[in-house]
Amino acid sequence: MILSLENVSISSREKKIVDNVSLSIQKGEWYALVGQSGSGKSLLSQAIGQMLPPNLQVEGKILFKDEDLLSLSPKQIRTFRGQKLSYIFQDYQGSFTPFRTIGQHFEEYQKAHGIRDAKTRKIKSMDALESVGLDEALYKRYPFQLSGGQLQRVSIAMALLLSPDLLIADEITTALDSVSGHRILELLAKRQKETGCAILFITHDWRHVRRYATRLAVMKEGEIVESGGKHRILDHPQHDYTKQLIQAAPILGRGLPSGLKEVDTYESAYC
Ligand SMILES: Nc1ncnc2c1ncn2[C@@H]1O[C@H](COP(=O)(O)OP(=O)(O)OP(=O)(O)O)[C@@H](O)[C@H]1O
Repeated sequence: MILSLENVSISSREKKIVDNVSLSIQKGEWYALVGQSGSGKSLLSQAIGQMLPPNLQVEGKILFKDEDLLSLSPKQIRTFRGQKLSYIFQDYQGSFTPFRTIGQHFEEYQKAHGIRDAKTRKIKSMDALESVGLDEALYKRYPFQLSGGQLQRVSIAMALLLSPDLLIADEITTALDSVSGHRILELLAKRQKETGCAILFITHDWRHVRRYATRLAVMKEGEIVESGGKHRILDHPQHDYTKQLIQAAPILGRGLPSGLKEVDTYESAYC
């Protein structure tokens, strides 16, 4: 087990937003979190890395292997993020500082994680760019000189740079056109195969669940209403809300409309 959430609740002063959520993610699996807008998916994922907005409180246990992440100091969790768990967000523009080159982003990220040798940092950066199919010429470019798809590739490269065990991907294709989005997910699946990291994948898109996920949880109004293996849930949903969501996904069917087949990431993650 990589990550285990036990009775996690998130509250503002006014109300409970996430209510008593428990789930666990195994080594190397692709775990999808789906549910309507505002159901608490992003906040739950932010709570894992202590990234919640300051007006929100979290209760419960978030165990990474045996370590309770909620008990780590701000310094400890900063080290943890990047090395053991990392994030990729929908808003790739906001993940980059506009006046710093891609290379400077790689440099700072590695310096912040204690990689002192400049030559090592440069080699790691170049390898990382190559691993996501980007030319090393991009190292000297500024974020605005890259397309959205290229920036998300850089985000993936950076997120996997220090070989984390868990990657949290929060609607990472939402801001991309469908072709770029598809390429990004194929790349992520390939990198997952190569690195063996687990992925917590937040999405609205059931096609992506069918193609990539091994297991999933369905959230509604801050609670998990159903969770389990992908095939069980897609083919035999138990909860009315899950049934509604699946029925509302117009082109889900039993396969992908484009003829794409699902990817067995769970098995491949152990290769
Ligand atoms: N800082 C905050 N203070 C109070 N409420 C908040 C705060 N941030 C988010 N919320 C509320 O918490 C609820 C859950 O938000 P969250 O972003 O986790 O939903 P989500 O399921 O990820 O939605 P989406 O799919 O649209 O991204 C929403 O009603 C949101 O308005």
